[in-house]
Formats: sequence, C-alpha cells, structure tokens
Amino acid sequence: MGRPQIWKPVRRFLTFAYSYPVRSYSMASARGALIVLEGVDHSGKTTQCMKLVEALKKHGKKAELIRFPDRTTAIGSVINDYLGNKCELHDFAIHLLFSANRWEAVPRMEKLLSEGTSLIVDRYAYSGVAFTAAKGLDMKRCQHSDIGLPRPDLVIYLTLPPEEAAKRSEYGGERYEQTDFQEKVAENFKVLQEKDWKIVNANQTIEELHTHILELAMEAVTKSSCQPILPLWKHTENGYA
Ligand SMILES: Nc1ncnc2c1ncn2[C@@H]1O[C@H](COP(=O)(O)OP(=O)(O)OP(=O)(O)O)[C@@H](O)[C@H]1O
Ligand SMILES: Cc1cn([C@H]2C[C@H](O)[C@@H](COP(=O)(O)O)O2)c(=O)[nH]c1=O
Repeated sequence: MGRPQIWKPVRRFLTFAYSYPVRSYSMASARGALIVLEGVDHSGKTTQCMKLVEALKKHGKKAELIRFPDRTTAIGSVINDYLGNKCELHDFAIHLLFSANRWEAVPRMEKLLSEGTSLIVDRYAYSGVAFTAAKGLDMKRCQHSDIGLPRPDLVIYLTLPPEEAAKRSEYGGERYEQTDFQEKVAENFKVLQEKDWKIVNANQTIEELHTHILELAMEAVTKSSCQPILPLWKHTENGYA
C-alpha cells in the first residue's frame, strides 16, 4: 500500500529545512588556504607560485598570487630602492619596512581567505627574519614585528645550494644576491624551519617541481578549509614557534 500523498511535500520541506543550514554553513565557512613558498634567492619560488595559481584555478579553486615584498605600495617602493642599491637605510629600519609591507596586506589577505580564495605567497615573514638575521641581528628581535600575522597553512621550502642558484639567469642584480650572504640566509631558514614545513629539492625541472608542489597544495586547500586562521609565532621556552 502506498503512503498518503500528503507525505511527499512534507518530506520535501523537511529535507530542505534540515539540509539548508548545513549547506549554507559549510559554503560560508570554507576558507582559502594560506600557502607560502620560501627559499634562497633564485631557488625558483616565483616560477612555481605562478604555475601553482594557474593550476589551482584549473582545478576549480579560487587562488591568487601575493608577493613579498609587494613593491607596488609606498612602503614597497622604498624597499625596491633599497634592494636596487639606490638608497641606504639602517638594517633594522629596512627590516621594519619589510614587516610593515606584510602588515599592510593583512586586511586584503584576510578578506580573500574568508571568501574562499587560496593565497599563494611568494616569501613571507621567514624571509624577513632569515635575511635580516644574516646581517648579524638577533633572530628573536627580528621575529617580533611579524608576530600575529596570519599563520600559513603550508610552508614549502625550496632547497637549492646558493652556488647553484647563482648559475641561474639574472643573478647578482640586487643587494642580497651574493652566495656568501645567501649561505647565511640558508642557515637561518634551517633555524626557523618548523616540523610541518615541506622541504622540496629545487634542483629538479620546473615541471617535476610543479607536480610535487601542486599535490602538496591541493592537500592543504582541502585540509584547511574548515580550520581557523591562527596567528604566526608565539612565545615558547625556546623562543618563538
Ligand atoms: N627548476 C628550475 N630549473 C632551472 N631554472 C629555473 C628553475 N626554476 C626557475 N628557474 C629559473 O631561475 C631564475 C629564477 O627563478 P625565479 O624567479 O622563479 O626564482 P625566485 O626564487 O623567485 O627568485 P628571487 O629570489 O630572485 O625572487 C629564472 O631565470 C627562472 O627561469
Ligand atoms: C620578503 C623579504 C625579502 N627580503 C629580500 C629577499 C630578496 O633578496 C629580496 C626580494 O627579492 P624578490 O625577487 O622580490 O623576491 O628581498 C628581505 O630581506 N626581507 C623580507 O622580509
């Protein structure tokens, strides 16, 4: 015997009513992932960031590239002059400008992430600390100005010996592109490295690297979609973590 006809619309209504809040909650809360690529100068970060943004989009994900320093802002323009040896600044003053250049991007970053856009970030606070500390400044003091930035969901560190990076085209044009300095930067990156960083050998073809990086990024996009955005670096007994 069939069920009375009245049940059909009631069942439809109940199915809609119960599923609606769940659907709208998961749509509204699925945030983008914050994915950072780090490494010494000329390790291939920009090439990989650009390829990654395009590939994520092809996979139906919203993605945007962010580069630090962002040389398009007023602060970024001073940084650009400094890197091009057009002006001199106190080591800590330029450090704070690099940091301010990240902070000025935070409102936009948070908005994009909350709207579900994944951000592929070419350098972040780790470069800030690794480069300034390579000049002899205290690492913890260098970290201080970046405490509280949005914490990346994934950090991919491209390893390449600085002498290999130096063989790549257009090396040596900017202030820090000297192999002895980059050796110190690489040592500092090792100190900053956290357990969950993905260390990728950059001495591979562009396509080989891309395949690996895309796999890591897709995993991070899925994993972080329902997680809160945490702040970068907090005090621990051994420094900042
Ligand atoms: N896997 C690779 N193998 C060989 N050459 C590469 C590879 N990836 C990038 N390159 C080349 O190395 C140079 C530097 O690449 P890219 O700008 O991507 O590096 P980067 O780490 O962003 O550099 P920078 O630190 O100066 O911003 C470019 O000429 C690029 O074409
Ligand atoms: C973000 C950041 C960067 N640097 C250094 C690292 C590089 O030598 C240049 C930027 O070069 P790019 O080709 O534009 O990546 O600046 C730094 O010293 N501190 C920082 O915070």
